[in-house]
Amino acid sequence: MTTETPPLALDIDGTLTDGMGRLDPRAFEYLQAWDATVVLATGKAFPYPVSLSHYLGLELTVIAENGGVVLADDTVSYQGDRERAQAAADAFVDRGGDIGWGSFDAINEWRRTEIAVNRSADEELLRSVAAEFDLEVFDTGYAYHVKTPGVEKGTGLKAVAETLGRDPRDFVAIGDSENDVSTFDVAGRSFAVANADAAAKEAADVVVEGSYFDGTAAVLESLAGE
Ligand SMILES: O=C(O)COP(=O)(O)O
Ligand SMILES: [Mg+2]
Repeated sequence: MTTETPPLALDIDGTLTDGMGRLDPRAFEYLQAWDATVVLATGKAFPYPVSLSHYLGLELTVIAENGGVVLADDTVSYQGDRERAQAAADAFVDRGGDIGWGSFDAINEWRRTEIAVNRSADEELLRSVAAEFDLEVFDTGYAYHVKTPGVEKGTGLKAVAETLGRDPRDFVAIGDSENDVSTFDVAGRSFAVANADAAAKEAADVVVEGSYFDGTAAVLESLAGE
């Protein structure tokens, strides 16, 4: 039986990349050929998934900043309190913490709804300062994200699905870390790659054997063959 190709909600870091954090070039082949919506759902600031979608030749359907920014059908929305996250980051620095991205901070330069901190930072101090500001910290394996509770990739996926007139359960989600748990909860089917953290593995319907894009490619092949 041939079923309709499902729409995808794909994490970027750890899922479309290799173990060195580089985009796996096979992502171009697989995603350019995908015959349904591809949503890039990432913790990265908005310009990263927008430019990746652009160069993949995809419609711009993007969830950035862990759900803080959602773009679908030419409509963009923002949720999350960047000013509060900035105040927490400033307090963290005042108490001796280091954001850790160097003098030009490309990670936060275009970030509108949260702040990301290098994982070399003092995690305990960061978590305690964030809690004082009623913010939470996500550890994606690539950065600590100081963010507004309740703003998540999963809420972003619900918003995207609504804009596109689809059921969020139509989507297949693939990811690797705690910031993908909410996507896994909202999507109809969810896959964690083998390099995923414990939270993502626990939340996923299936943990695949392959790591990084090897795992993602195996899922995409199995979906295409349904
Ligand atoms: O920006 C990060 O920390 C991780 O990004 P990701 O959600 O695409 O894995
Ligand atoms: Mg990831």
